[in-house]
Amino acid sequence: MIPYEEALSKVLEHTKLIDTERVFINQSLGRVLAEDVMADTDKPPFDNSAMDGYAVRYEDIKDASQEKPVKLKVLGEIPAGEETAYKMEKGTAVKIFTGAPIPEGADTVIPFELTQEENHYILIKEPLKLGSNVRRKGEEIKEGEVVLKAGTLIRPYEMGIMASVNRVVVSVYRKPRVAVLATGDEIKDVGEPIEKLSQIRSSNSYVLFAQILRSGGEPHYLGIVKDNEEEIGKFLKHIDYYDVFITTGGVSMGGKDYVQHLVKEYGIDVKFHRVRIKPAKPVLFGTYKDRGLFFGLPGNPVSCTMAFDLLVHPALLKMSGRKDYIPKVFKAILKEDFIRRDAERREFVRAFVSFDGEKAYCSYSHKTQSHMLTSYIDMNAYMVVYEGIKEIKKGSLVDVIMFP
Ligand SMILES: Nc1nc2c(c(=O)[nH]1)N[C@H]1C(S)=C(S)[C@@H](COP(=O)(O)OP(=O)(O)OC[C@H]3O[C@@H](n4cnc5c(N)ncnc54)[C@H](O)[C@@H]3O)O[C@H]1N2
Ligand code: MOO
Repeated sequence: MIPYEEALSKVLEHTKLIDTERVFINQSLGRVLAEDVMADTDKPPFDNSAMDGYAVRYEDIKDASQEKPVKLKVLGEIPAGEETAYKMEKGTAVKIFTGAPIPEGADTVIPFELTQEENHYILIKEPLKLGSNVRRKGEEIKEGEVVLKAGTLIRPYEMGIMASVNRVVVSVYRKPRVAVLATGDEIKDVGEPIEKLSQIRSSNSYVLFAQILRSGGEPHYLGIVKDNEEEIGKFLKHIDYYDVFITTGGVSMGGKDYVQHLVKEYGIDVKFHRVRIKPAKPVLFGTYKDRGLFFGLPGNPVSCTMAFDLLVHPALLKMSGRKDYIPKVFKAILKEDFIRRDAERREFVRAFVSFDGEKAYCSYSHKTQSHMLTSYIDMNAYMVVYEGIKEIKKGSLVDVIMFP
C-alpha cells in the first residue's frame, strides 16, 4: 500500500496535456485557452464620455466658483454611437451621453448634476480636474496587445473579454472523453426490475457521470457489466477511444474481482493497486497507449466517489490544461471530538466547513462508513485524519479539502 501523496503524484506524473480544438466562444466556459488572444483595436477605440453631461474645455472651467460661475454656450448634443462634427471653441459646451465620442477640442466632461442649464447656456460653479469623466482611447488595452494568455481558465468574464475583442472562435484544450463502466452481478441500473433482495442500484454510475461533467470531462456512460471477464473485455477492447477509462467495483479481494486480471490483457500498465486511504483502499491505477489513464475504483459508493474527487478529478483538470489541479488543503477548527479505532490509513471524512470572519470551522458526518453515500448530504469538504491519529479533540486545527 502506498500513501496518498505517492498515489496522486503517480497519477499526475502520467497525466499528459490533451490535444486542442477550436470552439465558438459560447462553448468555451470552463475550458482552458490554448492560444493567446489579442486585442483587435484599442480599448476604448476612441476617447469617450464616462457620464451623461457636458463636454467642455478645461481651460474654460478651471476657475469656476460659486461666486464667479462660468457660463458656456451649448452647441448641441452627441448621443452614444454618433460621430461628432462639433469643433469646440472657447466658451462652448456640447451635451454628451455616456459612451459618446468626445468632440474635438473638448477634454473634460461635467455631469449634468453639477450644472444648471438655461436657454442654451449652462452655468458651472465648481472646477473639475483636467480630463475628468473622459475615458481615453487605448487606456484599457492597446491594439495587438495580448489580453488573455494561453493557459487562462475561461470563466464568464473571459468570455466577455473575448467578445469585446471580436474573438468568436478560440482554441482550447479538448474535453477528456471519460468512460464509466460499472461492474457487478448484483448491480442494476435505475428503472430495471429488482428480482432479488441482494441486488443493488448502480448509484456509482450516476455520481461518476456527474463528477466527470463537473471536472470538465465528457462522460461516456457504458452501463453495467456482469462480473465476467469476457463481458468486461468487450468494453476494454475499445479502450483506446477514451482518454480516461473508469470502472467501479471488482478491484478488491473477492473471487469475482476480475478487473485486476483483465487490465493486463488489454494493455493497461498497472502503476498502483491499493492506497493507504480510507475509504477507497483497493483503488487501482494504470496507463494505456501513450496517454490513456485507467482507474479501477472500488464498488463501495463512498469509496468510489471519494477516489474520484481525490485522484481522478486532479488528473482531469491537469489533462485539460488547468494549473490549479492539486487539491488545496487548509486548516479549520474542529467543532466536536473525533475518535476512530483503526488509524492505519489516512481517512477522508465527509465534513462541513463553515466560515466565520477569518476563521473556518469543521464539523463532520457521523456516517463514516464507505457504503453510506448519504454521508455526503449537507457536507462540503473532506476532513483529513492522518495515519496514526486515533483521536482529535474539539478546538484542534484539522486539515480540510473542499469538494471540487
Ligand atoms: N477481504 C477483503 N475484502 C474487502 C477488502 C479487503 O481488503 N479485503 N476491501 C474492502 C474495501 S476497503 C472495499 S472499498 C471494497 C471494494 O470492493 P470492490 O471494488 O471489489 O467492489 P465490489 O466488491 O464489487 O462492491 C463493493 C460494494 O459496493 C457495492 N457496489 C458495487 N458497484 C456499485 C455501484 N455501481 N453502485 C452502487 N454500489 C455498488 C456492492 O454492492 C458492494 O456492496 O471491498 C472490501 N472488501
Ligand atoms: O477502502 Mo474501502 O473503500 O474502506 O470501504
